[in-house]
Amino acid sequence: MRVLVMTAVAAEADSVAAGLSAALVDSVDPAHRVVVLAGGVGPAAAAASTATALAASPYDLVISAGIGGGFQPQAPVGSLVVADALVAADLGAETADGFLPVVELGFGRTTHRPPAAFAARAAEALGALHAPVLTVSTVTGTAARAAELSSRHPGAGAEAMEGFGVAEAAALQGVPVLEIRAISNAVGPRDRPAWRVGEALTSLKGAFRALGPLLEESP
Ligand SMILES: O=C(O)c1cccc(C(=O)CC[C@H]2O[C@@H](n3cnc4c(=O)[nH]cnc43)[C@H](O)[C@@H]2O)c1
Repeated sequence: MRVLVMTAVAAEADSVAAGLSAALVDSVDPAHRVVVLAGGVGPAAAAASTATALAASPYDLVISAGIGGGFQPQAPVGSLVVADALVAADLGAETADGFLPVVELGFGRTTHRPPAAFAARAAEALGALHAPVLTVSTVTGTAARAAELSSRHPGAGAEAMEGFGVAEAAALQGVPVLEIRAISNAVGPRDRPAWRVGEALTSLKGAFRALGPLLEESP
C-alpha cells in the first residue's frame, strides 16, 4: 500500500519513521512505500501540505499522526487514540444560544470518517481507544471549554490541530484517511509542566511499529 503519513512537526515525523521498518520507509517499490512528512501545525498548514503531497504522487491511504490532548478519563497520557471520526470541532458560528457547526449554517462539513473496518483493526492492533478525534484551531486551556467540547462530542477521545485539514485534502483526491494520536496531555486547564511529550513520542513510535503489518497489505 502507498501510504502518506502527515505529522505537524519533525519530532513527530522522526518517531513515526523510527517505528516503521526500513523496508517500508525506504522501499524502492513505490507500491509498498510509506512517506512521512511534517506539514506544519494547525488545520490550514496540514491541508495545504497534504494537498501538495497528494498532487505530486498517488497514495492509497493518508494518516494524520502526532501527539494530542486526551479527554479524561478515557484517554490518559501515554495512551493512543485511533479516530473513528475526524471532526472539525470549532468550525462554525458562536451564537447567544451556543455554538452552531458550519453544516447547520448550510454549508461545508465537519466530519470525515476513515474506512470503518480498517480503522477498527488499526485500533485493535495498537491497543488504542477507538473514538472521535476533534480538530481545533485553539488548544483547549480551561475546564469549561473541555466540558463544552465533551458535551457537544460525547465520547470524544482526543483533541489535536491537524486531522480535519489532512482529511479535507485527502477527500478532494478521493483518498481514505486515518488519524492516530499519542496522548501528551489532558484536555483541560492549561498545565504546561504536566505535558509528557517524550512519553507520547515514544508511544507514537510504538504505534507505527504495531501498524507496520497492516500498512504492508494491499489496498
Ligand atoms: O501552550 C499550551 O498550553 C499548549 C497546550 C497544548 C498544545 C500546545 C501546542 O502548541 C501543541 C500543538 C501541537 O500538538 C498537538 N497537540 C498536543 N496536545 C494538544 C491539545 O491538547 N490540543 C490540541 N492540540 C494538541 C497539535 O496537534 C499540534 O500539532 C500548546
